[in-house]
Amino acid sequence: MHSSRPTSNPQRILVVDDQSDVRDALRLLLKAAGYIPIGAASPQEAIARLQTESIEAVLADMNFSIDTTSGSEGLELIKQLNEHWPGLPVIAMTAWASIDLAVEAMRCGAVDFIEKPWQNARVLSVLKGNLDLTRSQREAKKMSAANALLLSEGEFGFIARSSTMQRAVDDLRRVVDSDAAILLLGENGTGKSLLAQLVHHWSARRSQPFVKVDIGSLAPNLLETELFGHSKGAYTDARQERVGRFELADEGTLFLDEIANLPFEQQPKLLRAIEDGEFERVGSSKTQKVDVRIITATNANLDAMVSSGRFRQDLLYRLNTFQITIPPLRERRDDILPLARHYLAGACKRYRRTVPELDSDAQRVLCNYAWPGNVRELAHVMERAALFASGSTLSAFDLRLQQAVVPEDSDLGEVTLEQAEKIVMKRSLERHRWNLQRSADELGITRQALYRRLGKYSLRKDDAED
Ligand SMILES: Nc1ncnc2c1ncn2[C@@H]1O[C@H](COP(=O)(O)OP(=O)(O)OP(=O)(O)O)[C@@H](O)[C@H]1O
Repeated sequence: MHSSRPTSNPQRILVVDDQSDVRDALRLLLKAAGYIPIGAASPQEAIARLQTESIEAVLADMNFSIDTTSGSEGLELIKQLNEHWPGLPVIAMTAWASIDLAVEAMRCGAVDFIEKPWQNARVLSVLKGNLDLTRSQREAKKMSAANALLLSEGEFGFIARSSTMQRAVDDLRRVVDSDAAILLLGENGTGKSLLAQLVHHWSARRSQPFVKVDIGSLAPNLLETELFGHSKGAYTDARQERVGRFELADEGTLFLDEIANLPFEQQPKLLRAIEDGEFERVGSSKTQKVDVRIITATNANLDAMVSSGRFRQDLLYRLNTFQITIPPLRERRDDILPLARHYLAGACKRYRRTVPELDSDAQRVLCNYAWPGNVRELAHVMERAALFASGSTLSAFDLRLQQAVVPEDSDLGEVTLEQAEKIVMKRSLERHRWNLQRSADELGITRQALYRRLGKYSLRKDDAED
């Protein structure tokens, strides 16, 4: 049927709407963005299409008869799609101001909603975000089937080989079903957000929404609206009601990242929302009630912030019912190579390259590096290395790691000046493939001075090819 599909496999998107002008407009938009749009004028036609064709996502209107506005036909369609095609992302299209319907659509299993008239950029970003998520979930599932080594490994591409990380995961698994608030501490890039997602996925709330708010990236004046929503007319430019993240997360999990950035004045409102599940939208006196599980994360020292009066103690007590520190990568070196191979394989797949083996030098460099940016940095390094690598092995040089290697069993803080000099020299020599002149130039010393230090530190090139 689809014999001449291009190799890049454009994704097929079903647009379900009874209005042909809506279908046409979305068809043009999707086509221009590289998708294959497929139209269906009714829920029945949508189902018939799904039974005979492979479809990657659905954009579904909520009303199909001219005289109805309840959205019940759309909700019924979403339920059916969820039941018969689980994992297929369905995005609901609702009229402006029908917030309740949007929330209801998400409860019935829609992954997101788009308000009509829509903004093209939003349609495309919601669609892409959900297609990416579905793909990574599908891949994670495949991986976990292939890798029955560890219970948690593979879900969302999550890797935990080290005993430290295994313990952290075991502890988290023990509290997932308690609904207790969880505070994830740890340096940037250690995997706090990924773990928050996993906790939700492991919990009984998994079929309900997982909603993330990055407190650190929001301007303080937008934060309240983002969390709690606003009523129509709350601000001069608030022409429509807006549902907040708390409401969207109802019955699911709300993940508040970078919680230490929550301004002090806004902390009481969050405290009440967490304690009683109650709040008001900005500009409204009507109290909303929700049931959400709260997970928060930060790399800051909240205890110190409480002591210095920047974070409320009562709020901290509400957030840290269960508190866990995710160790930095340099303290769980057994995770480094499995993670490196995982990210290398992923990048090679994307760039359509065969996955190279890490040679022994590359493995040593990876294991000894301090990883200040943790897993995020490792993922970037492997992505870049996938581009530089040629052939069936990946060398230390291909990694292009700029920072000094930390000697084994040594913290950066314990490195002496002499050790540091040796490390910097070694890195420079590796970077320049033992071209002494280039290294000397980079280090700002003469070639003779470099020679002298090679002797002093017993540095030599393992495999001669000068
Ligand atoms: N154990 C792991 N297995 C696989 N991938 C991981 C693991 N931990 C982290 N990652 C990946 O590393 C990147 C950074 O992780 P994440 O965003 O969860 O860190 P974070 O601690 O929330 O960072 P930040 O504090 O900067 O928000 C993500 O792409 C995530 O998928």
